[in-house]
Amino acid sequence: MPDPLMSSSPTPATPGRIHALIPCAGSGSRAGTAQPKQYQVIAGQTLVAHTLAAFSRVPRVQTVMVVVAPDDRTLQGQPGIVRAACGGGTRAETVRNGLRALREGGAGADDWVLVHDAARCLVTPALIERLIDACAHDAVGGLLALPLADTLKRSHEGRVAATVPREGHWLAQTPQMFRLGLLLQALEAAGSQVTDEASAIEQAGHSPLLVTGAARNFKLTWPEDFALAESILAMDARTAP
Ligand SMILES: Nc1ccn([C@@H]2O[C@H](COP(=O)(O)OP(=O)(O)OP(=O)(O)O)[C@@H](O)[C@H]2O)c(=O)n1
Ligand SMILES: C[C@](O)(CO)[C@H](O)COP(=O)(O)O
Repeated sequence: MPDPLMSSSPTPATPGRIHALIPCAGSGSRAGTAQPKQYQVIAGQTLVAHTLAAFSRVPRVQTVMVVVAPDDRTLQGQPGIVRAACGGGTRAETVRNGLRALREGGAGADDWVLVHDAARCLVTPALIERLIDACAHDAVGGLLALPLADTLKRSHEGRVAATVPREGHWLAQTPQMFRLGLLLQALEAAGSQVTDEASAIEQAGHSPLLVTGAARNFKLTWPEDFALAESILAMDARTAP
């Protein structure tokens, strides 16, 4: 009987394989778009299509799984993409359900998983490779992140309460790369409110590796982000070999 969570199975797993898991079940409320933001079209393709294309261009990634909401009818029959319609009410739930689907599809507890927001559609194969190269021999795994470039303020009721030393502060990006078994266990223990995979791994007592990401790998969140992303993609197209 086919697995109801999945439209097709990922490649059979051997220890150390690498899978990508793309949470794509959010509503994009801050973006103010008529449909969930991951389905907005920029530079001729939806955000999620740009994201999936980047992962599909990394040969070391064996499985690319996209996790959509249960009532979502999109992204069916995409060559090379495993679709799981088991998105949850929070990003953490979506990722947890997707990890379970990967496991049920044959991925091993020791396999690596790269979790990446569908909405970070400017990720590049080179950035994905950078994270894999840094983490593949690490005991814990890690994430792309950016050291703060600006002065950091803490606020109280709309006014500055303090200037916080920025040294040692990073902005978490995705992908975030951990062993499937460890990550699933950590997310199950952490509950549905953690905002990234690294937080769950930290709560489990580990210290993820910080790997320098890139400004272009921002998460499209606000209405003005779409035009910025589109202009970066247009520049890519002009400078492509
Ligand atoms: N229940 C959820 C919530 C978020 N996501 C995904 O997680 C990524 C990052 O989340 P975010 O940018 O916060 O997206 P939304 O939750 O959709 O946006 P908002 O908070 O503005 O509603 C997105 O690719 C989004 O589709 C998900 O798969 N399932
Ligand atoms: C995972 C994440 O992209 C790391 O910066 C981010 O936390 C997801 O966004 P959300 O607004 O917290 O869902």
